[in-house]
Amino acid sequence: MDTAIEVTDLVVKRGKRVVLDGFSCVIPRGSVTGLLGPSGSGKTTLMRAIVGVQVVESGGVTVLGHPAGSTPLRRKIGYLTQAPSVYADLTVRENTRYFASLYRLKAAVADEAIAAVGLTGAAGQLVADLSGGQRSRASLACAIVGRPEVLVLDEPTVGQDPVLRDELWDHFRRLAADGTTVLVSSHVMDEANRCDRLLLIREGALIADDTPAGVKHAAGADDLDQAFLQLIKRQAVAA
Ligand SMILES: Nc1ncnc2c1ncn2[C@@H]1O[C@H](COP(=O)(O)OP(=O)(O)OP(=O)(O)O)[C@@H](O)[C@H]1O
Repeated sequence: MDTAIEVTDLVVKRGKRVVLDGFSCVIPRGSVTGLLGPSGSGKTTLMRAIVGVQVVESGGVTVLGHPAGSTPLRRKIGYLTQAPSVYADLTVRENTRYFASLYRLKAAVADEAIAAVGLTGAAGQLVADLSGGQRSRASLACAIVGRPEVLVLDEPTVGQDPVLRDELWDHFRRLAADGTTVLVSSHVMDEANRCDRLLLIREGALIADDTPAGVKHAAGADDLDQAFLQLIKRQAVAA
């Protein structure tokens, strides 16, 4: 397996709380990996550590063979945060073209990113005038426009309708087929089924790292909802 991201014995404290406690995982290149777990389990914190914006106590994260947050990775990672990070006083097109220009990419590349997130019809609208779901997609267009090798997406489909969610997942799958490593957090189990691998976190510990079929098999369950409940209960009893 060609590794894109390697997390080793990672310990992260936020405030006084240990959020990740000796967390390790390996994420293969050119795959879609789903990050799942209850609210507050540490998904965003792990993503922040991978992107290199999280202060860590100990342990290490390497991305494409470089330490997380190091200079060679700046142009190679795209990160979508839960809070949209676009300029409200610019249009969707202006925002996306601005991010494209940082990568010295042409306007046509920005237009492709806008189309990929289904916002062509709203490209001329100010971000301030968009719905919440549209704003989140505008942010996604800016995260993908630089064609990063690693794409870290924190709940990219929240607030989207089922048709758009399906189209966004088709796009993630196409990116992975072209070699992009995609790490996506989600609470939606039908989305988890579309991942190559799943990482299930509970209270900062990894309780499953497998394919969707492997997770179901390990839990003895037919669907992922049940499988996750089983695995979480098992881990709670063992803890
Ligand atoms: N800035 C902060 N200061 C202190 N504690 C924080 C901070 N941000 C998050 N935490 C705590 O860290 C823990 C993990 O938070 P994190 O955002 O990583 O969870 P999550 O799994 O992404 O949750 P969700 O699914 O709700 O987004 C939570 O207990 C949260 O309260």
